[in-house]
Amino acid sequence: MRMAIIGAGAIGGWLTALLGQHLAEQVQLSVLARGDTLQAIKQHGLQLTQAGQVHRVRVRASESPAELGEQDLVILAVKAQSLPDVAPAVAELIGQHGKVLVAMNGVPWWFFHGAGAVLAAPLQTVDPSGRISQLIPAERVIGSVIHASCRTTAPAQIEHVMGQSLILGLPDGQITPQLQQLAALLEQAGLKISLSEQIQRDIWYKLWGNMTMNPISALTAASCDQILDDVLVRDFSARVMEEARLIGAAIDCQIEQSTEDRFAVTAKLGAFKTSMLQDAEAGRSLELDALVGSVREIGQRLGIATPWTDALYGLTRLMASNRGLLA
Ligand SMILES: NC(=O)C1=CN([C@@H]2O[C@H](COP(=O)(O)OP(=O)(O)OC[C@H]3O[C@@H](n4cnc5c(N)ncnc54)[C@H](OP(=O)(O)O)[C@@H]3O)[C@@H](O)[C@H]2O)C=CC1
Ligand SMILES: CC(C)(CO)C(=O)C(=O)O
Repeated sequence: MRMAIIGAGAIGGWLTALLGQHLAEQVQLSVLARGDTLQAIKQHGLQLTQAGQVHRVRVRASESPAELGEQDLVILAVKAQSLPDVAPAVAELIGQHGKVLVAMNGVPWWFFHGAGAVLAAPLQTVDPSGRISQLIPAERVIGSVIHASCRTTAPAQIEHVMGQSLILGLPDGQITPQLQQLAALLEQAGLKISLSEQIQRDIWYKLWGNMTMNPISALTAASCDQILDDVLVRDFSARVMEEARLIGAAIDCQIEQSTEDRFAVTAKLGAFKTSMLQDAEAGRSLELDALVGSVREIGQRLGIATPWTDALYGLTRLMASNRGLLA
């Protein structure tokens, strides 16, 4: 099987290292990377530190999709704001038959595939020109939710922080034999895979947590425990989440949990720095539209007011604009 990973950052680098270590017999693995990361992979391979062990994996890498050739599966692990740039490369790599496993946070471009007229048009905050949907049709997508945390300590050097789980699901909810085979293959690489008949609901549930923690941490430089320990900030987060719960109920992504129970899940992360805070500290652009702007936009389409989410979005966007962190 031919597999290419696009984006050898925290999550893409982690997955590349796992697949390279465990599936060398079954998978012909490549990475589409650029700049310092590409040079580092070519010179030294990719380094993963996981559970106190350091693994170095050699993998074919290029910045040219043509050089890598058509793939059976592409794993897409870039930040959402990079998607307009990489979408043509995805299309080239999947050719006529390949699939794309989308290993990203936030509302994806294919989220409302098959939905009624109000929601079917591409979201401005996710796919402004509609080009991503054209280049990567929903029929070619395998959706996912990543329950893991990783970070890059230097180009092509990845540290696994916690979690090994991925939920996989097709946009139309079918559990096909191909999906089951992929799940079995990824389990051989040490991942814990579950399959979902409604991956959109799993995506919305994850978003329910990181649409507050990520921007609030980027605004305040606070870790998750500090956010939850501050009564006023915790209350603000809950109000944003209640708006997302109402929207979720309107799009068949119901959330049954209380905000307090969700906070208890996040509290287990302890003094955790979200990926958005890590990006803000490193001067990289923020994944704000896919995580927060998209929720507001869906609310607007449905006529659901989102004053608390608007405030969070406005404040974070202004901070990001002043610090040069907007894509
Ligand atoms: N980090 C985490 O723990 C978690 C992240 N996620 C989600 O996973 C997704 C990926 O996040 P993460 O791994 O943290 O992101 P990173 O920023 O660490 O990695 C993204 C990678 O994509 C590369 N990239 C961007 N554009 C291109 C391009 N045109 N060509 C080649 N490479 C490109 C970047 O390269 P360059 O450095 O050159 O820009 C970078 O190496 C996000 O949606 C995130 O929210 C989900 C769960 C946890
Ligand atoms: C760990 C978590 C859930 C924090 O919101 C996350 O997904 C991130 O850091 O992007």
